[in-house]
Amino acid sequence: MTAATATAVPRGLVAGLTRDQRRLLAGGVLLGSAGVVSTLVQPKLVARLIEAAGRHEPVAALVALLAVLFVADAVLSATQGCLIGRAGENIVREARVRLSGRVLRADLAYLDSQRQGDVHTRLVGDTALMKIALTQSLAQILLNGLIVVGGTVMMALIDVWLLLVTVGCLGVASVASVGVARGLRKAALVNRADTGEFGADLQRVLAALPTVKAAGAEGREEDRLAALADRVRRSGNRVTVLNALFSPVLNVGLQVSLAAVMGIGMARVATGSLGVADFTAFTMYLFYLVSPLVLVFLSVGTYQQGRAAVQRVDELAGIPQEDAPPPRGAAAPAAPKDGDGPPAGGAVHEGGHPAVEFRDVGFGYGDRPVLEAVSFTVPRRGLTALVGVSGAGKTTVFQLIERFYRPGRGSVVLDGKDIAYLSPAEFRGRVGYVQQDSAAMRGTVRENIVYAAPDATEADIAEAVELAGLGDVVAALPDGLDTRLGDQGTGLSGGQRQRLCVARALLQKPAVILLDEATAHLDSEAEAALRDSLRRIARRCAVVAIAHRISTVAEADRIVVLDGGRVRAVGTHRQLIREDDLYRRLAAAQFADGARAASPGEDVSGAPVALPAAGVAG
Ligand SMILES: Nc1ncnc2c1ncn2[C@@H]1O[C@H](COP(=O)(O)OP(=O)(O)OP(=O)(O)O)[C@@H](O)[C@H]1O
Repeated sequence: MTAATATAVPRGLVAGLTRDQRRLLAGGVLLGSAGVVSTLVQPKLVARLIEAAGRHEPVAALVALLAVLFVADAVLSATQGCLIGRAGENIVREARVRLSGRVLRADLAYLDSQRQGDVHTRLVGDTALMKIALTQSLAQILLNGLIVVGGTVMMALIDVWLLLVTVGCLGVASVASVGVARGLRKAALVNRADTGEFGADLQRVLAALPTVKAAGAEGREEDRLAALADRVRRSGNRVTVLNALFSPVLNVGLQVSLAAVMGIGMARVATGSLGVADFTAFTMYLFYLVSPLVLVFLSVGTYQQGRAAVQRVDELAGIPQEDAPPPRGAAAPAAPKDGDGPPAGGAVHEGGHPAVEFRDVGFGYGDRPVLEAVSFTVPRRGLTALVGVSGAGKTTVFQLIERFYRPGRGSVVLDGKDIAYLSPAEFRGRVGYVQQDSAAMRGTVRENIVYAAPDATEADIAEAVELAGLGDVVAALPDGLDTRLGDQGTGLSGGQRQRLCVARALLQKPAVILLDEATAHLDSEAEAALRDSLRRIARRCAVVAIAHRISTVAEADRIVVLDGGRVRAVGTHRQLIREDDLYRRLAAAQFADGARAASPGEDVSGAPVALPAAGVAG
C-alpha cells in the first residue's frame, strides 16, 4: 500500500478514535498523576519518620500516613492501568470494526494489487501494536517521566552535589541505554517484517494445500518456510540480545551511582554536612527513579514502533471504496436509448429497457486492454450466452456487470440505468452471480444458500434447491440443509457446490442471473437437468451464461461471440453456425471433444436437426 494512494483519501482514523476515548484517557492520566504525587511524597515522609524517631517523638501517625500512601499508590496505579487499558481496547475494537468494513467495501481493482497477508497483518497485528503505543506507552512515558522529573527536583532540593554525581553516573548509562533502545527498535521492526513474511507465505501455502500435495511440493515449501523461519529467528535473536542488554546497562549505571552516592553521602553524613534522614530520602528517590527511567526509555521504543503501526493502520483506513462517486470529468448518466432497434436474436425488452446493456465498453486490467468497444444487450427474459476462446474476456464482462471493476470507456447499463451512478446496494441485489470457481463457504448448506437472502422462507429455499437441481443431493446429506461444510464448501463435489451457488443466486430473486461455467463440473444428466431449470428460470428473468458446452449454448435465445475482447457476432446457434467461422470452429471442437453423443441434435455443418425449442418467450 503506497503512501501516495493513502493521501488521496481521508486520513487520521487513529487520531479520531483516540479523541473519542479522551475521557477514559484523561481519567487514567489524572489518577496516574495523583499516584505519582503519592510516590514522590513517600521518601520525604520516611525522612520525617527518621527524624521524629531520632527525636523520640511519636511516629504512629506518620507510619499510618505512609501505609495509606502505599495503598493509595497501588490503588491509583491499578485504576489508571484499567482506565487506560479499557481506552486501548475500545480504540482497537473500533479500528478493527471500521477497517473490516472498509476492506469489505474496498474497490476490488485496488485490493487486487495488495497482498492479502499484508492487509491481514495491518488489521490484526498493527492494530494491537497501535493500541499499546497510543495508550500504555504514552501513559508510561507521561507518568514515569513525571516521576523522573519530580524525583530529580526532590533530590536537588535535598542535595545538589549528590544529584550531580547521580546524574553523571546514570547519564552515561542512560546514553548507552538510548543507543541500545534505538537498536532494539530497529531490530524489532525487522523482526516484525520477517514474521509478516513468514505469515504471508504460510497463508499462501495453506490456501493452495491440495495443489502443493498434488505437485509433491511439500518438501520445497517446507524448505522455503524453514528459510523464512530462520530469518525470523535471526532477527528475533538480535531483539533478544538487545533486550537482554538494556536493563543491565542501566543497572550498571544504578550500581555505580549507588556506590558513589553511598561513598560520598556517608562521608558527608560523617562530617555532619548531610543528615541521615535526608541521605535516606535521597537514596530512596534514587531507587524510585531507576525503574521509571527504564520504563520511559522502553516506552519510547514501543511508542516509535507503534507510530509505524498507526501509519499502516491509517493507510489501510484510506483504502479506496467502491461506492466512491464517479471520477471527475466522467460522463453524465446516459439516457437509455429508446430508439435502439430490436436486439439481435429477436428478443423483446418488456418495460422498454434491456436487463443489461453494454455501450461501447472498453476495459483493461492496469494498462493491458481486455475489452474494446463492446456493445450488446441482454433482454429482460430469456437465456443469453457468452462464448469465446479462453481469455476472450467473458468473465471480465460479468465482473463489469457486478461493477467489481469500472470500465475505462463506455457504460454498463442495468435496467436503463448506468451502474456507475448507482450504489452497490442498488444494483447488486438485482444481479445473482454464480462464479466460475464456485464460491461455497464454511458453514451449513442452508447458511450457504441463504447467504444473499438471509430472510428467505423455507418454501423459497425449497424452491431454489429444486430449481438448482440440488433436491436429491440435499436429501442424501446426513443432516439435510443443516449439514456442515468445510472451507470452500468441502463436503460437496465440485458440481454440487456449483448447484449450491446457483440456488443461492436464485434465492436472491434477481432480475439478472450471471452463470460463469455453471455446468462445467456437471455430468451430461445433471447438465440436462440444470438446462431444464435454466429454461424455467429464464421465463422469469434474464439469464446470462458463459458456457463452453455447445449443448448449453445451443438453446440460448441469443449468443454473443467474444473474440480478443471484441464482440465478433451475435445471433442464435443456427445463425452463428451458418455465418460465423469462429463459432463454427468452437462448436466443432466441442463435438470433437466427444460431446457429439450428448449434443442436442445439431449438425455442426450448420443444418439444424430438430433443435429443441428455446425455453423462453424472448
Ligand atoms: N484480475 C486480473 N488481473 C489482470 N488480468 C486479468 C485479471 N483477470 C483476467 N485477466 C486477463 O484478462 C483476460 C480476460 O480474462 P477473462 O477471465 O475475462 O477471460 P475468459 O474469456 O472468461 O476466459 P476463460 O474462458 O478461460 O474463463 C485474460 O487475458 C486474463 O489473463
